[in-house]
Amino acid sequence: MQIVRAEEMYEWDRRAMDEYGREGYILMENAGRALAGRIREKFPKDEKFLVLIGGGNNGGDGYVIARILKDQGFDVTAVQVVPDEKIEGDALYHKNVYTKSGYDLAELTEQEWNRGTVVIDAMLGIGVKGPLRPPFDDLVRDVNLYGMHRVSIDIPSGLPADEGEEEFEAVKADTTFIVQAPKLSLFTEHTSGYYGEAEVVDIGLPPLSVTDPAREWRAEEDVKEGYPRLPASAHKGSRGKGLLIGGAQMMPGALVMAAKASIRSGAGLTTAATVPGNIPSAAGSLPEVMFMGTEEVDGVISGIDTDSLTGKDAVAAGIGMGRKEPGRAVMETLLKETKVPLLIDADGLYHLRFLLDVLKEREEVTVVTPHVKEMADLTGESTGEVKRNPFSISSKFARDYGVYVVLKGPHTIITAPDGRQIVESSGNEGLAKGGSGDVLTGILLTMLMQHEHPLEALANGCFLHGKSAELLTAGERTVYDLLPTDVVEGLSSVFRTYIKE
Ligand SMILES: NC(=O)C1=CN([C@@H]2O[C@H](COP(=O)(O)OP(=O)(O)OC[C@H]3O[C@@H](n4cnc5c(N)ncnc54)[C@H](O)[C@@H]3O)[C@@H](O)[C@H]2O)[C@@H](O)CC1
Ligand SMILES: [K+]
Repeated sequence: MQIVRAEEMYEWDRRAMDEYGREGYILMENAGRALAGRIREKFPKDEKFLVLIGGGNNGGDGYVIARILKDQGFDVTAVQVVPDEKIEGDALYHKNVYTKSGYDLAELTEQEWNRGTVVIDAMLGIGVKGPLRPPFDDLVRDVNLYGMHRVSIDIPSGLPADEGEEEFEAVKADTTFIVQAPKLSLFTEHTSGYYGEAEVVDIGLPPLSVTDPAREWRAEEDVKEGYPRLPASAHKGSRGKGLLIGGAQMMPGALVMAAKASIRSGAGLTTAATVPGNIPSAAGSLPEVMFMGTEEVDGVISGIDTDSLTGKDAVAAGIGMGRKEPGRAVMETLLKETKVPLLIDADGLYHLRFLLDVLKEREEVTVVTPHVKEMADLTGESTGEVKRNPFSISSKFARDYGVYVVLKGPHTIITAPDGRQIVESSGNEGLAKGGSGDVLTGILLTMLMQHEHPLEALANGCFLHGKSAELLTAGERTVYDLLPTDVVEGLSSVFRTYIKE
C-alpha cells in the first residue's frame, strides 16, 4: 500500500478530476459513502453520532457521512462548526444535498456533547496549516475532553499529514478512517498515537490517477509473494556464505546471537570472525557456525585478514566490537575491500561517522541499520529531528552516500539509494531490548544473500524479525519477558506461517 504526502494525495485527486473524468462532488460522494460504510459496520445502531463538520473538503466528507447514516436510520446530530460562507465548492454541493434530503443542522450545545456516544471528527483534514485558529482550537480540546468514542475522518483534526511539524494540537482519535492512503504522520513517533486504531478506506479513485510516490507500507501478502523460494536442489552455496565480524573480549554475546539468527534464517554457511579469546565458548554454543580469529589489541578487533572476505556472498560488521580506536581502521578496510554487500550495524556505525568519505567512494551494496540515536549521530541531526523527519532524513542519507538505510523503530523505514522506501511495521515493544539489533543483523545478512534486490531483502528480514516477536507474544511469551534469543527460535513459526507454501 502506498504512503503519501499531502501534496501527493492532492495530486491523485487532481488527476482523478482533470484527467480521468471524475467530478469532485462524485469523488466526495464516493469517499463519504465508503467511510459511512465502515462506520456502519463498526458501530451498532443504538449509538448516538455527533458529526462535526468543518469548512474544507474534510467537512464535505462529513456532510456525506451524516446524510448516509441518517438515510439508513442512524441517530445522527450534524453540526457545521464554521459560518455558512466558509462552505464552498464540492462541500457546498453536499451540504445542499444534505438539507434537501430534509435533514437539519444543530447548534453545538452542552446537551449535544453529552448526548452523543460517538463523535465523527470531520473538521480538518490534510489541508490544516499552522496553529489552530478559532473555533477549532476550543473544539479540538472539547472533543478530547468529552467521553465519546472519537472517530476521525482521514486524519485527526489538527494533526499534520506530513512529517516535520513539532508543535500542533490535535484530536486524539480512538479510530481513524484514513482516506485512500496512509499519510506520513501515521508512522512518525510523535504523531502516530493520535490516530488511535487506524484503518485505510479505499474510496475508489481511478487506478490510473494513482501515481507511485515510491513509498510503500508492507503487508503480509507482499512478503509471502515476494519471498525467494529455495530450489529443490538447494545446497549450501545457493543459500549463501556469510561472514559476520564483531565482538570484543567483554562483548561476546552480540556475535553469537547474530550468528545464530543468520543460520536460523536460512544461511548456507556462516563464518563468525571475532577476537580469539571468545572463540572457544562461542564455538561451543554454535556448532553449525565456523569461527575465525581476528587480530586483537586491548580486547578489541584491530585487524582482519582480507582473504577471509573472498568467497563470501555478504558481510555484516560492527556488532559488539566496541568503540575503541582500532575498530575504525577495521571498518575502513572493510569498506574498501568488501566486494559483496556489506552491512554495518551498532559500533560499526559509530566508527562509520568518521569514515563517511570512504563510504561515499564505495561502489558495492552497503547497508546501514541505525536506530534513531545512531541515525542522529551519523547525520549530525538531533534525535528529535530524526524522530520527526525519519522519511526525509533517511532518504537524504541514502542518496548522499549511495547506501541502503534501515532506520529501526516501531515502524522501520527501509530506504534504497534511489530514495525508494518501504515501511515495515511488524514487531512490538518486546523487541526494545539489547540484542534485538544483533538478531536483526544476522537475519539481514542471510536475506542479502538470498534475495535479488537488497530493498526486498531488508524488508523481508525486518518482517521475519518483527513477526517472530508478534507470534511469540501471542503465545507463550509476553512483551516483558521476550528475549532476542527467543526471537531467533521463533523464526521457525514465521517461516511455517508466512513463507512455506
Ligand atoms: N476531491 C477531493 O478533494 C477529496 C478530498 N477529500 C477530503 O478532503 C480533505 C482535504 O480537504 P481540504 O484541502 O479542503 O482541506 P481540509 O478540509 O483539511 O481543511 C481546509 C480548511 O481548513 C481551514 N484551516 C486550515 N488550517 C487551519 C487552522 N490551522 N486553523 C483553522 N482552520 C484551518 C482552511 O481555511 C480551510 O477552510 C481530505 O483530508 C479528505 O478528507 C477526500 O474526500 C477525497 C477527495
Ligand atoms: K478530521
